[in-house]
Amino acid sequence: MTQSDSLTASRTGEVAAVIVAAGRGERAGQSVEGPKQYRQIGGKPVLRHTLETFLTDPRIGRVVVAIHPDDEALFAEATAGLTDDRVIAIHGGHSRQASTRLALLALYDPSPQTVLIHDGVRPFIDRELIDRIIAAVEDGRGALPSLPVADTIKRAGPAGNIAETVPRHDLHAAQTPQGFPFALIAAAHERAHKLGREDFTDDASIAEWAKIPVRLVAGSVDNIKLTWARDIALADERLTRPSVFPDVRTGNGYDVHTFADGDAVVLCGVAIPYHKRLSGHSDADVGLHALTDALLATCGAGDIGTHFPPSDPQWKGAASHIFLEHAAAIVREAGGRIANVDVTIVCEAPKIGPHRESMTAALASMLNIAPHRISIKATTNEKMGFVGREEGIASIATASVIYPGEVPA
Ligand SMILES: Nc1ccn([C@@H]2O[C@H](COP(=O)(O)OP(=O)(O)OP(=O)(O)O)[C@@H](O)[C@H]2O)c(=O)n1
Ligand SMILES: C[C@](O)(CO)[C@H](O)COP(=O)(O)O
Repeated sequence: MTQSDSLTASRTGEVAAVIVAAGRGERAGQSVEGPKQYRQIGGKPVLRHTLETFLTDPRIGRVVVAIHPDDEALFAEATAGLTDDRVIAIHGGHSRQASTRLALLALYDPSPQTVLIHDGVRPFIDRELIDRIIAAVEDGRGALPSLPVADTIKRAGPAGNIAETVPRHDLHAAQTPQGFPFALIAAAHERAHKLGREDFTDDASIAEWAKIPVRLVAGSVDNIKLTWARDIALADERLTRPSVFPDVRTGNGYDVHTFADGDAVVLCGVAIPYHKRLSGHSDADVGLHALTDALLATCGAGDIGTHFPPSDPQWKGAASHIFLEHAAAIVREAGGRIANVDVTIVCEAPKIGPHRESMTAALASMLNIAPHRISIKATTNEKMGFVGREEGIASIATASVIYPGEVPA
């Protein structure tokens, strides 16, 4: 199949993304961490931040990342643990334009309907901007995120003097992701390449040259391109300093297990002597199960069954601290710090009060947080319902987690 044939064989409706990350970052200068797209900001490589935001969008079917051939190890390290088969890495070229063209070629056969082309070094891209661009791309028209120029603009003249002041009322600073009907921008890139035009600094310029109309869409002030060393230092500071508006998220969880014959119930990691046990696939610790769900909910990471399916024999009889510690690791991986957790046990018996302290200590150790951030409460169900009839124990839990660097709009 030729390229032009394959352009017609499109995956209707599919949105794909190209992330260009094959540059050398000369202006930002050298670092032991590698070129700027691999520098750590907020504890993660710049490119990982960028990639993760695109991968949160389920409409995006493929993400082609153009990397430099020398950066394979850096890319593997930056994407370690990111098991998303939508990501395709290819080798970029000697310019941004060349890297973009090579990435577009990787999207042929079948080609997507829409493509978003983004700089790997714009890590503060957000889902709202991606939404605006996807919504603005039409059959025959591209979309460019931009901001009106705020400074007065001067053109430099001879001898270091100003030649003139440029009217700024219709000037806009271009950002990425720039969105296009795939077939149009891919063909324009190919034509520019064949004609030896390698001087375009963004894809909207190629579109203009190819007479593809491009609509201006509101960009985002946060969506800066990390160009200079100072930009990287500021980006890191922005992600690591405590936010004036912390992104505090709350999750809740609920669980219930029935009684069976036994000699102890395990609640919040503590075995409480009793003439029954709780029955379940694992050790049936309702307190830890509810809290696991609450923590996972703070970062949209599914629920306990997503990570530990009851159908999986390896979790039979498992100690539930494994589940809670796994959820806490997911929260930490997402940059979260647990502010507090609150677990309520609903049962007629056994008495929880005498064990509250050891339960608190157990949770503090599993979550690696101070005991004063943990609350464990108990209530009866006033003899009503299944709990009142002493058929089992229920638990509800709430968790609050502070995530950095993201303030809800
Ligand atoms: N041959 C190139 C050059 C640039 N880019 C990418 O294009 C984006 C924007 O380019 P820029 O900020 O200019 O990056 P660099 O070219 O790396 O920077 P410099 O010009 O300072 O060397 C970056 O994500 C960069 O990795 C690319 O994929 N391939
Ligand atoms: C594409 C771009 O980010 C739009 O602002 C920009 O042109 C790329 O930066 P470069 O330094 O010109 O490569």
